[in-house]
Amino acid sequence: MWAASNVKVGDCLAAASVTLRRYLKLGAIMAKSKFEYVRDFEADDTCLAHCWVVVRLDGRNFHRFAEKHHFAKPNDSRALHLMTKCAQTVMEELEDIVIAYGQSDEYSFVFKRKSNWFKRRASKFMTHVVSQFASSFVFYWRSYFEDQPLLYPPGFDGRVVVYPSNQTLKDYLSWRQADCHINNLYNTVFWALVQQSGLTPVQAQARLQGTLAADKNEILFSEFNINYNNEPMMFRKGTVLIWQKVDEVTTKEVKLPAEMEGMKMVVTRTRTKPVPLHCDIIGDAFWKEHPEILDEDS
Ligand SMILES: Nc1nc2c(ncn2[C@@H]2O[C@H](COP(=O)(O)OP(=O)(O)OP(=O)(O)O)[C@@H](O)[C@H]2O)c(=O)[nH]1
Ligand SMILES: [Mg+2]
Ligand SMILES: [Mg+2]
Repeated sequence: MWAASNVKVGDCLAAASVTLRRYLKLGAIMAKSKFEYVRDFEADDTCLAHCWVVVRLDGRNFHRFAEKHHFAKPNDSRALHLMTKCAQTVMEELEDIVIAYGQSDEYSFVFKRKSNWFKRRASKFMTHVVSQFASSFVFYWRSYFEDQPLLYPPGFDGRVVVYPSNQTLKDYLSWRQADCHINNLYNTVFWALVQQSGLTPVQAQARLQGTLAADKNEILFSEFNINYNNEPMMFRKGTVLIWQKVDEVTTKEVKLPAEMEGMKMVVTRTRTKPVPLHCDIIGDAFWKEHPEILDEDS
């Protein structure tokens, strides 16, 4: 009697263990198919630890895009404000961006040194920034170009560069702002010569060949009565976006005692938002005024 029931228990245990093994094997197959090895072909694009990660995007063939959409020359405020709106959206939607800088058809976004967003994968940083920016450009187009329909879908390229120190990051941003200054000074004189003096683009180009910054300033001043230093800061310096506390004032209907029913109250909320500045970032003053940007723990 005892022997018989022992056999039965033993049989049951053996059967259960076979079933369990079968399930485990099936689970393993489901989790790891024979095709799984193709993952090994994916390149590791982790950005080096503790470095600043910069994503720069740039409009594709915007020379043509600006012509087709009748951008003002040399600077179109609508286009520059739209670019900044898109960059603010990128900063608000994505994580860990501490500062952004934009000019012309480009914007650079700097991720925190210690960001671990998507395990620091360069492709994730770049594709999220560029796709969010491009969809925002189309989404907000009409708010900035009321009378100018968007004629075709614009595109943007992107690249990722890592900078190992605060100095190299500051030099990177200085390089982009110096580029803004050089191009804007050239374009301001070039278009004054074409639009106001009636030179052809080829003649204007020949006139400016070999001129230094001082010569260009002199042409602007003596021939067009333009003091370059009085040109709008947004054109000369580009746009810096940093996080700042902003008071948002809204009127709200709030629940009040019966005798005050229906009254509205002004509510002030403090929010941290990406705020545009048009200032020099090459000198030390900006960095001394905003030490939190380069803060080790940022
Ligand atoms: N009129 C006008 N044109 C602008 C403005 N901002 C950008 N652009 C145009 O956009 C161009 C941007 O230069 P690039 O990015 O070097 O050149 P691109 O034509 O976009 O070509 P790729 O970037 O190489 O695809 C400028 O050369 C201008 O032709 C603007 O405010 N007004
Ligand atoms: Mg471009
Ligand atoms: Mg460009």
